[in-house]
Amino acid sequence: MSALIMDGTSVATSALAETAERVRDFTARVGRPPVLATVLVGDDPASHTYVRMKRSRCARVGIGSRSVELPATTTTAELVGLLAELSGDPAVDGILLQHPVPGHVDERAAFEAIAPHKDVDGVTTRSFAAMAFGLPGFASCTPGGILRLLDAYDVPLPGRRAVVVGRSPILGKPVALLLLARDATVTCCHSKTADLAEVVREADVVVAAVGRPELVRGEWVKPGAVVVDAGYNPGNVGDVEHATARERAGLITPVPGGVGPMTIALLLEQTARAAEANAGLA
Ligand SMILES: Nc1nc(=O)c2c([nH]1)NC[C@@H]1CN(c3ccc(C(=O)N[C@@H](CCC(=O)O)C(=O)O)cc3)C=[N+]21
Repeated sequence: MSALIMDGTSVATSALAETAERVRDFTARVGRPPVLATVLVGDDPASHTYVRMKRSRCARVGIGSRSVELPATTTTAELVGLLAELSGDPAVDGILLQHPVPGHVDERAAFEAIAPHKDVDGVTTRSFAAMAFGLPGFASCTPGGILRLLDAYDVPLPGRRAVVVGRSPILGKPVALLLLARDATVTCCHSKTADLAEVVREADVVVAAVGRPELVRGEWVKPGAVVVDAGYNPGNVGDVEHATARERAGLITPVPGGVGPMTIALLLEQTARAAEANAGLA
């Protein structure tokens, strides 16, 4: 058997078309497009590439973007100051602080400086809490994008065993909570998990979100399981070993062309929603 591929590029393209329409309406009514501010600290080449992709996708749907690039020597106080300024700037609707920031910067403090109504990337404690309680708010983009993709392929979740590998605050932990909210029976694994292979073998749905190339081996995949590879590692290598996983899974996301495009689609949709709310339209 060979898995059906979950085509994130194609699902994201439809989502972007809907966002483009929203953006056209917004621009006609408000007289300016929604604006996303992207903030990048340091000179990690992969982060530059991701931010460039996000900005070019903004341009494609008619969202304006403002790019702020800060040196690797930026202090926590400087970054917090900048984010507070963007939070108070009426010309900015959404703010994305690209993760990771240099090690000496307190990333949590920086995320918390983003005003909740502009947190289109869903990284603040307020957004996390809203997501965890099932209240309206902005989802963390990769987890939200993963759920959209599962829905686009009608993956049943109630009562199914979901195993999330990874527990980061903007990926593993929120995706585990979203799956729980959809009535999956969720196990969240991490570096201290004993017998990871045995846990993954139980999964009807596996979400790999650790950032370790090919950590999840294809032979761990239960035949017919749904495999979501949310890993982003250098060279477009995911967290799943795909050659074998593809032979065993029922559905699998490719890398590239799976979760990545969905992440960006959600970011832009949430930017359009933020702009509508900030302009009093929603
Ligand atoms: N605050 C924050 N929010 C994020 O959402 C965030 C972040 N920080 N830091 C880095 C990761 C990474 N990330 C990706 C988004 C899209 C692709 C994507 O679209 N990739 C293409 C491939 C691109 C290529 O060809 O290189 C694909 O998968 O098809 C990848 C990675 C968002 N991230």
